[in-house]
Amino acid sequence: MENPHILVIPYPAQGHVIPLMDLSSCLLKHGFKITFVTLEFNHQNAMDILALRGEEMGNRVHLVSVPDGLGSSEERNQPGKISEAILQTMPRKVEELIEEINGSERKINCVIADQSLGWALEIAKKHGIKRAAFCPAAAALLVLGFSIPKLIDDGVIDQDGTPLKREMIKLSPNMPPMNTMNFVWACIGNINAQKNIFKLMVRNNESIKLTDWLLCNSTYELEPAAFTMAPNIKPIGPLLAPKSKPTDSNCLTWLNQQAPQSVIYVAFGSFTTFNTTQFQELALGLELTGRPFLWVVRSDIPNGRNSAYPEGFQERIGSRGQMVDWVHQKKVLSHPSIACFISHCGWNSTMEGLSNGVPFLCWPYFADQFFNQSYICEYWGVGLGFERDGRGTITRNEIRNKVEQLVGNEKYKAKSMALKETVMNSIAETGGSNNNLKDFVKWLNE
Ligand SMILES: O=c1ccn([C@@H]2O[C@H](COP(=O)(O)OP(=O)(O)O[C@H]3O[C@H](CO)[C@@H](O)[C@H](O)[C@H]3O)[C@@H](O)[C@H]2O)c(=O)[nH]1
Repeated sequence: MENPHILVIPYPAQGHVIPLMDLSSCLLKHGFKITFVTLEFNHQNAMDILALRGEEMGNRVHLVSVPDGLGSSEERNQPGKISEAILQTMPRKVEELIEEINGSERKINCVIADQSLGWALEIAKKHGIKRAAFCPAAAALLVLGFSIPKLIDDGVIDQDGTPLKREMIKLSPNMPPMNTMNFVWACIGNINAQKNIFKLMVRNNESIKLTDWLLCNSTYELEPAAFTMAPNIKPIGPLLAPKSKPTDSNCLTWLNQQAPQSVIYVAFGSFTTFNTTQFQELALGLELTGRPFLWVVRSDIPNGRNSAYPEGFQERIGSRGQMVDWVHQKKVLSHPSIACFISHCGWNSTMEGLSNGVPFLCWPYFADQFFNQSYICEYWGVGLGFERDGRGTITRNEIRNKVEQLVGNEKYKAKSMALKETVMNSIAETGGSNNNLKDFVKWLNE
């Protein structure tokens, strides 16, 4: 029998594409054929991510893009348009793709879809294809979604997900508390967006029931309470990038020149934007630390790069600080010169920091990032959070002080290294995540 053909459907955003690309890489090793779906607007981005994972993988993953139905890039840039396309155009196009592939010789044996794309699981079921869902966030986030009916019954939220009061609640006695105002759907700052996300989460709770597997890029030991509450979630993380040929880049050359555990790495994932005051305070805070730093300043998202660096900043820091558009983050975090990670606490960044034993300084913005901060600071004890001043700004002094507190206290590094050992053991031959992956592969081959 030919090796099974798997159709992988990520939510079209970097923090979702990357971990599914890394799962695809694991599956390639078992001989599966992979077709990986993107939306036209992020096809190039997916190609770049694939290229970073080395030639061998690049040649073996078949990337296909489906049209998003939007006329121009202007239309694409209007807020909410892409989300609309994901719900309105993508399902039809993906179904056509499945029909087209299934009309050929290499029929699809399994669909692996991002768990937020419940419709993809519904289409797979309709076509009699077996299916698995993948969650690129913490298991606790799924558990929060599963708890929605109870939260409504208990009067914590209303039917639209709006918290009825600001309070700290625990989904289970052994999980860190969650602030109701920071529920993933409730901290978007826009009531319509909140209602839509909430509705989608309720719908996805139903579509998840159509899957045989609900995989999560996490590790049992990181979230025992969440996995105990929902034993159907199977951790297979941390998903690592495949080993590719060492690439030389200016930033790696620069890192090689820095002392061990000296560099502050600063990155805020895909969506974070800054106002001018905050951007400048961050720059001045990094300057004040007196330490080398590598700062990812995105130029491709609105306000990601604010050209207004403080006056004379670049001249004063010289080569001590590197501002770059993009780095291969997994590689950077594994570099021995890294001392700590100033992060927005996206789940991928969290898993990548943990699997490299790097302590965190947490700067969450929205969605699950506040809860991930609670895991990092209160539950695992591998980081510190920043306090905001009366105007909501994280000041340069706060940045300098927290860097010193974190880097100056060996406890954080020691805990990070211990946790690294735990998570890496879970993907070793007899580890829990590896066992789940082996069972999953067996099921794919059935
Ligand atoms: O210069 C960079 C910056 C980022 N990355 C990678 O990009 C990914 C970023 O993922 P993540 O840290 O999860 O951030 P977002 O892309 O912002 O993630 C979105 O999706 C995550 C998973 O659902 C959520 O946890 C976040 O809150 C949400 O913002 C990681 O793999 C990084 O390694 C790079 O490779 N180079």
